[in-house]
Amino acid sequence: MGNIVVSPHDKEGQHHMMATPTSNNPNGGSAATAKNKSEITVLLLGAGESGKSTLFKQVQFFHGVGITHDQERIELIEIVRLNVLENAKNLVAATQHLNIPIEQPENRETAKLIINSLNTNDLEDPSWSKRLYSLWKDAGIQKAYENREKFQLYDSTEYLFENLDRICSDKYVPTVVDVIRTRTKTIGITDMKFDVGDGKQLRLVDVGGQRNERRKWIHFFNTVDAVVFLTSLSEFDLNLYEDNGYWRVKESLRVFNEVVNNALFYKVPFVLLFNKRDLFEKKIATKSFSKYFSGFNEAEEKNPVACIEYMTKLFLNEITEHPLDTVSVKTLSAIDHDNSKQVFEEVKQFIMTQQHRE
Ligand SMILES: Nc1nc2c(ncn2[C@@H]2O[C@H](COP(=O)(O)OP(=O)(O)OP(=O)(O)O)[C@@H](O)[C@H]2O)c(=O)[nH]1
Ligand SMILES: [Mg+2]
Repeated sequence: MGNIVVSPHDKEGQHHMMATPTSNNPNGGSAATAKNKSEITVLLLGAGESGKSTLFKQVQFFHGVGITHDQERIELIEIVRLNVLENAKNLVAATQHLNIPIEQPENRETAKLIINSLNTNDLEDPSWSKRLYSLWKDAGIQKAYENREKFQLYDSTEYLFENLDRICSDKYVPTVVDVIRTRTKTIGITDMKFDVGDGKQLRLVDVGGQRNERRKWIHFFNTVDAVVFLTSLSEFDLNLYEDNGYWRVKESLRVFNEVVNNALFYKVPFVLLFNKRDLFEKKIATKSFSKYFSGFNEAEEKNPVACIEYMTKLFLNEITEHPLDTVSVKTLSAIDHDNSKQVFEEVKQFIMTQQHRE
C-alpha cells in the first residue's frame, strides 16, 4: 500500500482527528464534483453508532496516520473526558428515572456534582479517578448499567470507567485504543485517500448516520463506486438515540432498503457489514435474542451463527432492485484492529474485483 493523503472535509469541525487537510473544498475534493477514473470512491453508510467512524479510524491507523499534532492530542483528551462525563451523567440520570437508589452517601455526592457542575477540566485530577470509579462500582449504578437498554449509553462505558486512572491523570496521553473506543457523532463528512495499486487511489468517505445527517448523503450518490453499509449486530434491544421510541433494527433495515435499492447504486458493489460482533456475542449470552424477532427459533438464540444468519436473511430480504451478485456480506468487530484490517482488506478486494468485471 503506497502513499496516503488524508483530507478531512468537515464543514462543522466535529470530526477531524488525526488528519492533515489537503483541500478546502467542502464538497470533499475533486472526486465529489468530477468523477476521476483513477479514483475509487467508497462510501461508508449506516445509521448512527453503527461503527462507520470507528472503521474509518482503524483504516487511518493501519495506513500509518497517527496522532501527530499537540492540538489534536488536546482535542482528543477533551473528547475522551467528555465521553466519561456524558456516560456518568447518563448513568446517574438513569438511576433517577428507573428509581434505583445510589447506595453509598459519598457516591450520591459525586452524582450531584456530575449532574450540576462537573466539567472536563475538573477531570485532570487523580482524585476524580477515585471518585468516579467508586460511583461506577456503586450497586445502584451497576444496576442501572445492567438495564442500559432502557436509556442511551455509549458502548465503551465500561472501558472508559476501567481506565480512569490514566484518563484523570495530568499526564494523560490518549492511546490508539482510547481513540477507537471514544464516540463522537459525525457531523459533515471526513475522507481519506490511499493508493491501491494499478495507479489507482481509494477514497474512503465517512458520513454522519443520525437522521438529520442523512440528508447530506445524497450529495455523494452520483460519484460513488462502492458502498459499505454498516449495521450493529448488538442493537437488537436498543432504541434510537435521536428517537427513543424507535427500534434501532427497524431504522437500520429502513435505511438499508432506501440505499441498496436506490437506482443510482444499481450494480454498484455493495458490502453489508454486520458490526459489533464482540458486543453481540456477549449480549446474546445473557439476553433473549428471540424475544425481539418473532420468526426466530428460540432454541437457537444462544448460537451466534444462527442469529447472524437470521439477521442476514432479514437484511437481504430488503433487496429488491440490486443484483445480488454485487452484494457481499461480512461480520466485523471494528474495535479489533486485526479484525478490521482483515475485513477491510477483503472488502477492498471485493470492490476491486467487481471493478474489473465492469
Ligand atoms: N465493542 C464495540 N464497540 C464498537 C464497535 N464498533 C464501534 N464501536 C463503538 O461504538 C461507538 C459508535 O461508533 P461510531 O464509529 O462513532 O459510529 P458511527 O456509525 O460513526 O456513528 P455516527 O457518526 O453518529 O453516524 C464508539 O464508541 C465505538 O467505539 C465494535 O465492533 N465493538
Ligand atoms: Mg461517525
